[in-house]
Amino acid sequence: MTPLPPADPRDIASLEPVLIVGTGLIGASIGCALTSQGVEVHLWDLDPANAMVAAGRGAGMLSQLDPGDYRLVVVATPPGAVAATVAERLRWHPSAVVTDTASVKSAVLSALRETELDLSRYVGSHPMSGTQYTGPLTAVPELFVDRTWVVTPRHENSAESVERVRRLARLCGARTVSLDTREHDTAVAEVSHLPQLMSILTAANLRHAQRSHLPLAGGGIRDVTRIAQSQTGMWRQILTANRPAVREQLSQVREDLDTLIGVLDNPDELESFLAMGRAGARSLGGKHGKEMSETTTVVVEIPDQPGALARLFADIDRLGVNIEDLSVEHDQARDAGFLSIEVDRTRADDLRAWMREHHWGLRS
Ligand SMILES: NC(=O)C1=CN([C@@H]2O[C@H](COP(=O)(O)OP(=O)(O)OC[C@H]3O[C@@H](n4cnc5c(N)ncnc54)[C@H](O)[C@@H]3O)[C@@H](O)[C@H]2O)C=CC1
Ligand SMILES: O=C(O)C(=O)Cc1ccc(O)cc1
Repeated sequence: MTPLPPADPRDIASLEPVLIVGTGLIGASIGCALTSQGVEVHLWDLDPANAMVAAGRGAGMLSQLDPGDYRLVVVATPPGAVAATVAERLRWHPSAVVTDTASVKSAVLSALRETELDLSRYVGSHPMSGTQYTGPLTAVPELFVDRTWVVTPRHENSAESVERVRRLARLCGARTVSLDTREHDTAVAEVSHLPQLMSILTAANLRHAQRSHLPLAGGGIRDVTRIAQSQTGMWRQILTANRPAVREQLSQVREDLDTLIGVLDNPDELESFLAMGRAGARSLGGKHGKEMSETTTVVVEIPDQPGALARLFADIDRLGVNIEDLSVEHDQARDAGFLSIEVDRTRADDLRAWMREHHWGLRS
């Protein structure tokens, strides 16, 4: 993972001490990122064992300050508990800006509006990074580096409150994007909730497969089904909170599925459909926000021999080409693997020539 970038001392001074409420994967990862930047962090969790594990992983201290001392409270509880926890913390910590990390923002805001609390110190946010795991043992300080962190400011927030949350994201290495609450929920239905369900659909469909067919599974299905392993309880809450937007996405996919089934007998139309998939994947861009069109993939065959990968990396290193991303795929039938290396488009031909010169087999 990319290391955390150096912190701006002004960012630290303006938001500490920080209190993190809910020290699971996200809360503890934020805590670890902040403490590694030198920020004073305190931790609280409904389950004291989780707070203890998070503290043990370096996410912050278990001791609690006077409630009025905190300048930033980060609520990272499961989505269903977020609104009540934010409300409670707004009441308890009069000097703090309170933010949350919930994956759906409108439901939290509607519930908070029902409390009739002054919400000027509440600024919603959502780090667009996670894993299929849960709990503080799986926390990673670099989880948010180079990822997008959405902030959902409202007109009643002061510029300083919003900036405090942006500084939090920056200290965790993320880049911030400001979105209206409703637009955020539509966006995450498109880029997070539907993909989660497509992963689950693919994985669930394996129940129809014969057990003896499963060992044929290669890198593709493993990539597609990784997030299907996520906690069902958390996703039940996320999808329920965002059901109008998710329903719309699913209906669109239902139409596409019907079209796809219909064009299977027409190779030209089928290819046009497949091209929409390529275009969609490319529209996401590459690592560090680099447009994918700026990079290209070189696929190198790696013999299944000890040290082959190390030799390959050493050869690439000698050429001085930066690896933007990579993935390995195994060819079960041939005791070989394929390393897909994403490199700057302008260096791809040099790399291909260099690889051939050093007797590596290329697939593309
Ligand atoms: N898991 C992911 O990939 C991502 C999750 N999120 C959001 O971040 C939040 C946290 O998610 P995770 O860290 O994955 O969950 P998690 O299950 O790993 O951690 C949640 C923690 O909150 C604690 N908790 C539960 N109720 C509480 C309460 N009332 N008060 C204080 N602590 C309480 C639990 O004991 C647990 O330690 C969720 O709202 C989720 O929507 C955001 C981005 C990514
Ligand atoms: O594991 C991944 O790749 C994810 O993208 C996880 C994720 C889950 C929920 C969110 O609200 C945001 C990100």
